[in-house]
Amino acid sequence: MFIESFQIESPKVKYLDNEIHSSYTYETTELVHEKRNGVYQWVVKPKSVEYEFKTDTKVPKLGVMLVGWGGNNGCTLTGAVIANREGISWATKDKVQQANYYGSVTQASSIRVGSFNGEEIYAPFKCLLPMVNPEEIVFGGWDISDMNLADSMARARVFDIDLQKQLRPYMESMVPLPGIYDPDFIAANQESRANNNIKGTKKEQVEQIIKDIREFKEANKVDKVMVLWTANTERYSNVVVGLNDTIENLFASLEKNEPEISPSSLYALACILENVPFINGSPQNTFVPGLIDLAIKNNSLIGGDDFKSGQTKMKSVLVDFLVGAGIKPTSIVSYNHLGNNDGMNLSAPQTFRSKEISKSNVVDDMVSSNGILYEPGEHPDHVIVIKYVPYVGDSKRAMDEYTSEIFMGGKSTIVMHNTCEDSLLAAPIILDLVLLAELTTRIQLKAEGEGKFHSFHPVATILSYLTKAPLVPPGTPVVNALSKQRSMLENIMRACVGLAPENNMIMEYK
Ligand SMILES: NC(=O)c1ccc[n+]([C@@H]2O[C@H](COP(=O)([O-])OP(=O)(O)OC[C@H]3O[C@@H](n4cnc5c(N)ncnc54)[C@H](O)[C@@H]3O)[C@@H](O)[C@H]2O)c1
Ligand SMILES: O=P([O-])([O-])O[C@@H]1[C@@H](O)[C@H](O)[C@@H](O)[C@H](O)[C@@H]1O
Repeated sequence: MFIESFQIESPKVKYLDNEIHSSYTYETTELVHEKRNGVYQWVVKPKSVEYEFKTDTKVPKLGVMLVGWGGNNGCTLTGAVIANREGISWATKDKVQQANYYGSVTQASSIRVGSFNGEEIYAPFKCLLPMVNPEEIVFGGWDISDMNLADSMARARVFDIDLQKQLRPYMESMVPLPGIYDPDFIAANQESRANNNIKGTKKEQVEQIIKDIREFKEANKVDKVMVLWTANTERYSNVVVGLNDTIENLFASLEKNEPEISPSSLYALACILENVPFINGSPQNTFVPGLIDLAIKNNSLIGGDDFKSGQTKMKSVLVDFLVGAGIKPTSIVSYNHLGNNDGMNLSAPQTFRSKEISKSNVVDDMVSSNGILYEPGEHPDHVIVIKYVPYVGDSKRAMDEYTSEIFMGGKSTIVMHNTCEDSLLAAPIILDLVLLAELTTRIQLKAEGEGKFHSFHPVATILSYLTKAPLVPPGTPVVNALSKQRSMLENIMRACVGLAPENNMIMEYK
């Protein structure tokens, strides 16, 4: 059964005027590897850690500035929020369609709250903690193309025509601010659209981005600004000792206008200096070591990389299922073709390589979790193919083949075909990224023995459910299995209201 809302009554949670205060016992384990009776053994010791969480329930008026605002994802998300806000419906060849947020975990998914008279009870995910209402977000941003968002929407060919007609009056006055364009980092085929660029040195460009953020915040009277990169995939930046490996070297390189500092790193630098959260929706290594260190030093939220939207999301479910079932994937081939500008940019080897990396590494944690199936260092053959076919536009055609070894020398081959507008997958994920990133900036936590409350680590691992290549603090594990990522997200939010993790044991009926 589904309920629209619920109250939590527990000694573990207090709802104060502007704060939710919870206490939570984190049950984990401590492992030691030590000699017992002359033989080294792994010893697992259950451990409890008492936590306190404080969530500021004052939801801010939020401004979201998208880098690449005029792109397919940027205009699709903006249009979708307007359509939901205005209650727009439109005629399709099948029916009259209402606006919705399908594909957004915060807006369209549910959580289990318990059982009642033998029935499982679910409620909206967003009931757990107060979050920004998407329809109150003020959108803005930058693009190296000066095309307004209504024309961008038409160019994207994502929305039905009747919807586009209704949205045009709201979007034609939305024009992106000039962006930082550097042809060395994206495909040469993007040059023709780059007519809206910030001039000057890299340092002056950073200063302009900071100025843009301040003026946007002031002009729109928003309380907070989040910045998210949904611009073109860049080639990887070379990480070089003396160039970008430390904070000092990064700033020295900026002063010297070093060409190897990418536009995405410049936007991120501006945000970190302004203490504005920055999320990278593309696969390039925006967060070079010096930038990560600066974000940590300034306690400024950064997150990424590369929205996990389609093929990779499915891969992080299927491989988790297979390996978890004791089945050994031995070959994974992920092919897709698409005809949007993203696909055109990815037709260049250097930008494709960034995507190939983020799409390939997603199975690493699942493979390394099972030493029965895989020898140390053994992994499935894994091939990524992306082709640019203009005719299909944003409608990505993905074909995946998974070959696995099964019982007694058997082989299983699973083939999947998936067609849909890539931007309709990514846009709700962008929404979740900015809403969850904003929420986490309102949460403070304190573990037993810690003197005072503090924020989460500025490298926002909590966002990993939404990204192909989760950015994690140096020295911490990368988890890609989708079910684990979603459980982590939900359970942390449950802890903030004093609810135990969902363990699916349902002992009431055992
Ligand atoms: N399903 C998905 O659509 C999906 C999934 C994962 C990742 N991504 C990534 O999201 C990004 C955007 O995808 P899209 O389909 O909207 O692409 P798009 O090409 O339609 O939009 C990118 C926009 O960024 C602009 N741009 C490029 N460089 C810029 C810069 N330095 N500053 C400001 N603007 C800049 C371009 O002019 C363009 O309007 C791509 O990097 C893509 O790889 C998309
Ligand atoms: O998210 P996902 O479907 O695995 O990967 C997608 C790729 O298949 C597609 O070619 C690319 O254009 C998108 O940006 C996205 O990265």
